[in-house]
Amino acid sequence: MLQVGEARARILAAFTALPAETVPLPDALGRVLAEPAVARLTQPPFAAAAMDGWAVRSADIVPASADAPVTLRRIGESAAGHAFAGSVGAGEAVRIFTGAPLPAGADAVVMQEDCEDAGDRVRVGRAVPAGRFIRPAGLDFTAGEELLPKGRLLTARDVALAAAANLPWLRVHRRPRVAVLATGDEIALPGDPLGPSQIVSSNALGLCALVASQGGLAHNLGVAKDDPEHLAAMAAGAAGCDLLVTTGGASQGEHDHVRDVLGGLSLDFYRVAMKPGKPLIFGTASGVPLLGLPGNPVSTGVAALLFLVPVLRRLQGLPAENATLTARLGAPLKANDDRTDFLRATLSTGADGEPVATPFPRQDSAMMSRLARADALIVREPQATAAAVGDRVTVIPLSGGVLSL
Ligand SMILES: Nc1nc2c(c(=O)[nH]1)N[C@H]1C(S)=C(S)[C@@H](COP(=O)(O)OP(=O)(O)OC[C@H]3O[C@@H](n4cnc5c(N)ncnc54)[C@H](O)[C@@H]3O)O[C@H]1N2
Ligand code: MOO
Repeated sequence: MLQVGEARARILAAFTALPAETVPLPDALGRVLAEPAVARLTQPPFAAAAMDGWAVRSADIVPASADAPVTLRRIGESAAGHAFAGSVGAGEAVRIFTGAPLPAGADAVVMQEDCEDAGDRVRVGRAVPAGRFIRPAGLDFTAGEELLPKGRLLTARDVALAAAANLPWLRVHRRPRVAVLATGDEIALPGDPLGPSQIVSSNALGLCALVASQGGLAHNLGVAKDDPEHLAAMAAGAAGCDLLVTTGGASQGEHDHVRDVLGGLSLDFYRVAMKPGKPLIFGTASGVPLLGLPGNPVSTGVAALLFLVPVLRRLQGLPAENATLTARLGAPLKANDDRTDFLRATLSTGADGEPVATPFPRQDSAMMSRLARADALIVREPQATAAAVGDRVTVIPLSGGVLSL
């Protein structure tokens, strides 16, 4: 059986980042830059006031204080969007508002709280150095500057920055298209009238949600019967997708057909030394990479987190690795067997401030309620010896609702 790391390496080797496409800025949230975002203007484009007040020549007001204000002559006004066209000479001041261009000749702004407006004069009650309350041109960025690097997962702040840089569109990696196919005679769609031995296909909807949460586009192909021809016909719906993910039918039973039937399947492997999730298929079916996940709901969820999420990340030009952290054990664990174990656990904060991971006492791979309640997976290496409360363990956090199976 393949070890988890080897399986992941073999899967990831089959994928590279998808080509770039151009998207309008409002659609760029959550997408990954395929090319750096380069400013198309300088920001601020001109020296601008950072306060409402008076634009002055700092040399004119050196002796100014609250008790002995210096009087200057008002020669005009500069408001945001309405610059003052003239120049400030000795003994002159211009009324100015936040964001407005600093008039020529002025080198500082005095806050209006320190000044007294006297009609065509202003009494300045504070001395300020040159540059006070002025944002110089290009303080934020300059035209041609790289603002966001290739590979950046775009946040709302990034969208705002790109807009400020006058970039109405961005070049991002195309979203991965993932076909999801459930299998099994017992599987019905949510909302279907259920027969006596039927199960609702929770896995497929969870996988579609997971794909969406990771920036992909999911195509739910429905449910294939435990019949090779039917399965192959349904799987043909994955043509043109970047990946076909199946759930169920991955094991050794007489009704488990995913491995045998997908037309032109080239099989890379079908078992991985992990629990849950041992029956795991990877190969190519009719030219489309196929990831065959086990049917047990927790197994499908855990395997999706470990193998599908990294693929989706790589296809979008992101680092593929799952994030991990170290926590202290909140309950003892027995020695592990020869498969890597991924135990569903809650996370809390210990008295010393360190995270504490407490595994659920029962770890059945059909218990979706525990997976939904879990905050993390504790990773136990093959042959790990028994562990006591307080021992340090590696965990994969399930943050951000990433795994909502
Ligand atoms: N003799 C062996 N038996 C099994 C082995 C093995 O190595 N030797 N592996 C076990 C393990 S581990 C797992 S996990 C399961 C997975 O098997 P399959 O991938 O073939 O899954 P199915 O048999 O089709 O279904 C298992 C279980 O999951 C339910 N299921 C299936 N699809 C869905 C769905 N879309 N939504 C919700 N639930 C689903 C299904 O009803 C079954 O209860 O095999 C063990 N057996
Ligand atoms: O993936 Mo199977 O449960 O290891 O339960």
